[in-house]
Amino acid sequence: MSNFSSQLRLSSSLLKHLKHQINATSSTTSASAAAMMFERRSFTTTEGSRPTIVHKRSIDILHDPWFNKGTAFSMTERDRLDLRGLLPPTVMSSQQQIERFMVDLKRLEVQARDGPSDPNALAKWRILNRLHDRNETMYYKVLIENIEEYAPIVYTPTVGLVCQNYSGLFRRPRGMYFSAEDRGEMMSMVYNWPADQVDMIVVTDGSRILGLGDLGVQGIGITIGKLDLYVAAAGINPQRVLPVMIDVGTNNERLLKDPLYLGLQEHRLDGEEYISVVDEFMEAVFTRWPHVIVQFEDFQSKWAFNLLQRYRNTYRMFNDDVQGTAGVAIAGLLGAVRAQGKPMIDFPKQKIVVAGAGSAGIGVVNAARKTMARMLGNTESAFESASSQFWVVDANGLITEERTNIDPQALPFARKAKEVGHQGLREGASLVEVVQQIKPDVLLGLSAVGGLFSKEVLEALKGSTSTRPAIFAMSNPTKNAECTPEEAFSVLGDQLIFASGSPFNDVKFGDGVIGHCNQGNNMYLFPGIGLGTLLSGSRIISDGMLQAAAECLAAYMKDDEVLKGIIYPSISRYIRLDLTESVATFYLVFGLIYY
Ligand SMILES: NC(=O)c1ccc[n+]([C@@H]2O[C@H](COP(=O)([O-])OP(=O)(O)OC[C@H]3O[C@@H](n4cnc5c(N)ncnc54)[C@H](O)[C@@H]3O)[C@@H](O)[C@H]2O)c1
Ligand SMILES: O=C(O)C[C@H](O)C(=O)O
Ligand SMILES: [Mg+2]
Repeated sequence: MSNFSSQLRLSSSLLKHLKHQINATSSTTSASAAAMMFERRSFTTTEGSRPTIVHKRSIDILHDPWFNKGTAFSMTERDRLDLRGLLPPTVMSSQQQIERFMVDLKRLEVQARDGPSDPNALAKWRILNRLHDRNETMYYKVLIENIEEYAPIVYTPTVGLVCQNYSGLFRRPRGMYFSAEDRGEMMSMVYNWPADQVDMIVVTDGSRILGLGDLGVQGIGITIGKLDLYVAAAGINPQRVLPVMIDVGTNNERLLKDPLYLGLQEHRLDGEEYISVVDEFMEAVFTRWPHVIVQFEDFQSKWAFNLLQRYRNTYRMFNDDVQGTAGVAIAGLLGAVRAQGKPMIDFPKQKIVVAGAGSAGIGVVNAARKTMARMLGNTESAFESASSQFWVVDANGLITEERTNIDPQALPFARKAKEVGHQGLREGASLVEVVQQIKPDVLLGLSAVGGLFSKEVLEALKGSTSTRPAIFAMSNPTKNAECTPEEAFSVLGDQLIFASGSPFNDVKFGDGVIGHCNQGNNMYLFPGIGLGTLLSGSRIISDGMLQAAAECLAAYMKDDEVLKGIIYPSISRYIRLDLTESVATFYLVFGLIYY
């Protein structure tokens, strides 16, 4: 009977079938309970309703152009055909699908102009994506062999543009979607994924994609891009990775009104309701794959910290924006100390101004303070003294204890009012004022505000007491960088140490002198953290392990490179696996000791 139930009987010739597919007003009629997978589609009224019996299940249907209806599968069809969770939650009519396709087709040129400096970036992404759909082995070979050219396409910055346009670009689904509508169903839905083993999940709720804000369900693009790097850099089996989108709505007013949007068109769930959805997702995936590692990606700050605290001692999980970014920043900060010709142990003397007090900024300050305190002996006074090396500036200026309604995450870094008074500063002082008064060694941006390090700020940094001041303009994608390397080097000269979150070209000064633009991106750590966790079998991911990974990345750079201002490896070294392997090994050996 079950064989019978999964048989496909074409209603008429293939030609007719395709013709009807186009005109179809799809309706579903449930068949008998025994033949529960029996699917009926009514075609034209003249032909009446004819049954279509599907041989296939689940993802195989979506990959079969004869039967795939994509987002037009109704909820009952999704349930009967094991498709639930394999498509974005909104059910579209075939007419809406065509409209979506046509809008996308017509706006290709406009979209490409919106984005990064490469006008063909989006077209390249489409070609690579089609290859990914057709032949995964070939896709990863092409990516690995040309990583320098295509990492910026499948990952930052182009992936940001892809997410912004995802509803139009959507062709074949990739990964799983769990929505607020799926409450109570996730434990069974998770079995719709075809792989029996999953090693790595990257999950987002789309609430803060790069520096582009709330992109709702379209944020799935970033999880796919991160997992591409897991495969390329850490050699994770592509059949064992799973990108996931948790769709709890969006607060993006444009998407709420966009008829082509693929996600839930309602405001985001909040509070306990939100947490219960994420709890259910975690329980479901860890029930089916108890050894999976879950990387949380691009959750807005309040949930990034909250969920990390909630799950970190129970599940194998980490937050890339909070913890991965912190590790990469620490490695870069230690590199900047060495570039001054000083030993790393001098790090606790660095004065660091951080613009941005979100998940990334606070993650960095937290970890950098711990690193300094450890270098100073890990006592309470070491911790106190480390705290005094940071000045944190957010959208409302310098954060001091006088701030009303201070974010609890930022509270430990609020400066004492009296102390900043002595430094010529006050609550809410502007970034320029802070840089002028403090004369920092390092100016680090995780604000998502493009151009924040204006000419005035850069001029102020000329007063730095360091022989080689450092700028980390870490916000993504390209247009959100706090400044470009050209802007920075033209004001501060060739002794500046510079890193940006998205890739930029080096700056040439003439006479062979180069201002190096390092890419300070968490991509240098997350694949190693995932691989190290997988190989070690560690039950959780501890601070000590992450610290070990950061130290490994810092030590990876040789003295002669660092003195030239090269503080991170090039992307081509990244892919040769030696970096990720050493991060993973170091993490494994020393991480377990710290742990
Ligand atoms: N390079 C990397 O590896 C990396 C990693 C993680 C995040 N990021 C980038 O960091 C940025 C921030 O991410 P997040 O999760 O912390 O975001 P977030 O929205 O949680 O935080 C942004 C912070 O910037 C502050 N801010 C806004 N305007 C400001 C201004 N004019 N001056 C100073 N501060 C200002 C906000 O008050 C907030 O504290 C994003 O662009 C993201 O792409 C980069
Ligand atoms: O995705 C990136 O390029 C880095 C980081 O995770 C970010 O959110 O910007
Ligand atoms: Mg991120």
